[in-house]
Amino acid sequence: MFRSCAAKVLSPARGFSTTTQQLNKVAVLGAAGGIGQPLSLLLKTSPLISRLSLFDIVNTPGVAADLSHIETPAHVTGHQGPEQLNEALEGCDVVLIPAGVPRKPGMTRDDLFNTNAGIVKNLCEAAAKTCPNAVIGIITNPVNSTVPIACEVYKAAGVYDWRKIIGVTTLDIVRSNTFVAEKKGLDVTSVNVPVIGGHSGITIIPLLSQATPAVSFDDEVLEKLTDRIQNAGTEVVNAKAGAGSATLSMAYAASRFCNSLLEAMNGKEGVVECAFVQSDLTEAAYFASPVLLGKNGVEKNLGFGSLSDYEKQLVAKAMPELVGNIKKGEAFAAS
Ligand SMILES: NC(=O)C1=CN([C@@H]2O[C@H](COP(=O)(O)OP(=O)(O)OC[C@H]3O[C@@H](n4cnc5c(N)ncnc54)[C@H](O)[C@@H]3O)[C@@H](O)[C@H]2O)C=CC1
Ligand SMILES: O=C([O-])CC(=O)C(=O)O
Repeated sequence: MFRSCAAKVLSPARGFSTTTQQLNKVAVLGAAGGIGQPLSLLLKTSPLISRLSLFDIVNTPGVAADLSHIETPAHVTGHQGPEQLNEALEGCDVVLIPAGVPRKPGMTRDDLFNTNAGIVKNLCEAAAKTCPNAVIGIITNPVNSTVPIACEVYKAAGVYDWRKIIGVTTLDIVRSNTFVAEKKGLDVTSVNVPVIGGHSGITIIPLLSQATPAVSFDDEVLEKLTDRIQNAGTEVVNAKAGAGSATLSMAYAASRFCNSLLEAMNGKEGVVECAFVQSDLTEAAYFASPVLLGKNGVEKNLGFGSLSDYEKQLVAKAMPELVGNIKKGEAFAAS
């Protein structure tokens, strides 16, 4: 049928409200990469972002030009090379960092440490100087070590606020929700599985006993499902066969995290995500758990409630690796 009123047709099709007035500036550092590009695309469609600043050591002019043609309000700028890093960061409310190398088959996330630790350190030094009040979302692996590195950099710069340095573990929740919904034939949009611990192998601890809606599995299925969630990153690395690790699902997850954060920073109450933050819940100085988000990043650590015996065992098993990863990050930052 012919539609005579273009405005009525176009507005809902774009999927955002043109009357929303938000003044948030978000930067993506590593914006030309496998995660950076689709993440920047998703953020360009967010009504919560008015300025989107794209930084990388290569290719950002092209990515920024491309995204800037999309008919959404966020104003996109591209910044390339270390000399343009500070201008990318000026006035930022949120900085997302997916800069660094991804895994290839046979590698652990810790194998990325030697390359990625220095990248995260340099980028955080610049952010601590140029936008010390921004909330930083660290995606770069190994997250169990890169988040402690970022925190040490902020401490050294005298601007550390634990609420503002957040390791993005949202993909672990996204995967758990998907796998549980598939197994139980549930509507995936109604499933929520908290995931605690860290972001690598056995340090990823899905709390299937706390899933909503409540689900139960026999022991063998529970162990297999837990193992699949813990090794889901490796499943993608192997399927990509040398062409990198999860990028599209990670972009989705980081965009979900960023939108939740911006909603909370703009005053929405009751916004909860699981995230890897400085923590006193366990002997590990950093630990992922559900956190209440607010104006300053993390408003409150909500803890992880009561665990099943199986989940208690998973936490105990994870602890040496997690504590070791954290110490390695702290030692690097101090050196
Ligand atoms: N937290 C999580 O759940 C996940 C984390 N990751 C991690 O994200 C990181 C990025 O992965 P991909 O995007 O697939 O890698 P990629 O290699 O496709 O992209 C990385 C980008 O970082 C850029 N880069 C390198 N050094 C930089 C610097 N000093 N400043 C700014 N940009 C720099 C590169 O030019 C490249 O464009 C990896 O460390 C990967 O392990 C990946 C998936 C999930
Ligand atoms: O597995 C990797 O190397 C990337 C990652 O962190 C994930 O997909 O969870």
